[in-house]
Order: sequence, then structure tokens, then C-alpha cells
Amino acid sequence: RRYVLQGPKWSRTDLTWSLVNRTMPDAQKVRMMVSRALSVWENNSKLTFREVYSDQADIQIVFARLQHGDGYKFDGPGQVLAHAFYPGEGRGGDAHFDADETWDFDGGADDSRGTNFLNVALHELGHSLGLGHSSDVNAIMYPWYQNNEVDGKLPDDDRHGIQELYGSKEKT
Ligand SMILES: CC(C)C[C@H](CC(=O)NO)C(=O)N[C@H]1Cc2cn(c3ccccc23)CCCCCCNC1=O
Ligand SMILES: [Ca+2]
Ligand SMILES: [Zn+2]
Ligand SMILES: [Zn+2]
Repeated sequence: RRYVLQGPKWSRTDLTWSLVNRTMPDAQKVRMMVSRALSVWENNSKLTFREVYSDQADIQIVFARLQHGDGYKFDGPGQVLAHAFYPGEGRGGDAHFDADETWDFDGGADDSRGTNFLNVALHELGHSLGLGHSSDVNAIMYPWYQNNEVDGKLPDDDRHGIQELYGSKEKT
């Protein structure tokens, strides 16, 4: 067990999410990738996710740059790529992505077209669900970005972490 369970967890398993920057370029690709990242967590737990178009969503997805109102300012291109808040009311669960990064929303296997948004979204949404960082270098929750192909399969350490929080899917 290398992952860290970070305190609070959601008291519900049916959660909602919403993309705040609805008119940003590539908004459709962003929504698709967020949905793919959430289904990876959904497939390995009892959690279910539903997209809503409201700022009342449990998990708000935000693209912002530098100072953006939460005291954790971003730093321009590179360095910190994103951050997220652990489960809770208000900004709890929200995931913020640095708008100054060159994001690749098409799931490129190398970083030739930019930083793989799907990988970063998987990591941030892990925090949104209550997972801290892992010392397992192969884990999604490892604190350093790596463009590792996850197509659907969650590394063991991350799966153990999410199942400790929210159980595993009923064996059908
Ligand atoms: C895991 C990731 C999706 C989210 C994490 C932040 C995080 O944990 N959010 O929940 C992140 O951005 N980590 C930095 C950590 C980091 C690496 N370096 C840095 C140089 C300066 C500042 C930070 C870093 C060395 C240079 C590479 C910089 C580009 C990649 N950046 C990182 O890997
Ligand atoms: Ca940055
Ligand atoms: Zn923020
Ligand atoms: Zn992190």
C-alpha cells in the first residue's frame, strides 16, 4: 500500500461534475476526456458520475492561470500543471488546470503535442475523490507527471486506494 488516503471522502457515491469554462476552445474534447477519466474511477469502485450544467456540481472542472482566487496560484507554462481539492462542500472536489500549459486533449502517447490532459485529469480527479499522493512511481497518484498510457486500466496502487474508500463494483 503506497497510496495515501487523504481524510475526507464523499458520503454519496452518485456524484455530479461540470466544466466551468464551457466556451473554451476544445471544450468538447475536454468534456470527453474528463468523462473518460471519471469512467476509469467509476469502473474500479461503486462511484457513479453524471455531467450537469450547473455551478452546484460536486466536481467543478476549471481552467485558470496564475492568481485565480483560491490562494494556490498557478505558475505559467511547466512546473505545476494542476491542483484539486479533497471531497467537501463548495470548492471541495473541484479540479483546477493551469491554462498556461500546452494541453494535448487527444491522448497523445508522447508529449509531442503537449501535456497529456487525460493523465493529469485522472490524477486530479483522484484527489477530488479523496486520494492523496502515492510513492509508487507507476501510480496515477504519483506526484510527478508521466505520460503513461492508462487506456481504461487503473494501476493496482490506485485501484486499491479507491476501493478502500468506496468499495469495488458489485460482482455481477
Ligand atoms: C502529477 C501532476 C499531473 C500534477 C502535479 C501537481 C499535483 O500534485 N496536483 O495534484 C504536478 O504538476 N507535478 C509537477 C512536479 C514538478 C516537476 N518538476 C517541477 C518543477 C517545478 C515545480 C514543480 C515540478 C520538474 C520539471 C517538470 C515540470 C512539468 C511537470 N510537472 C510536474 O510533474
Ligand atoms: Ca504551470
Ligand atoms: Zn486553483
Ligand atoms: Zn497531486
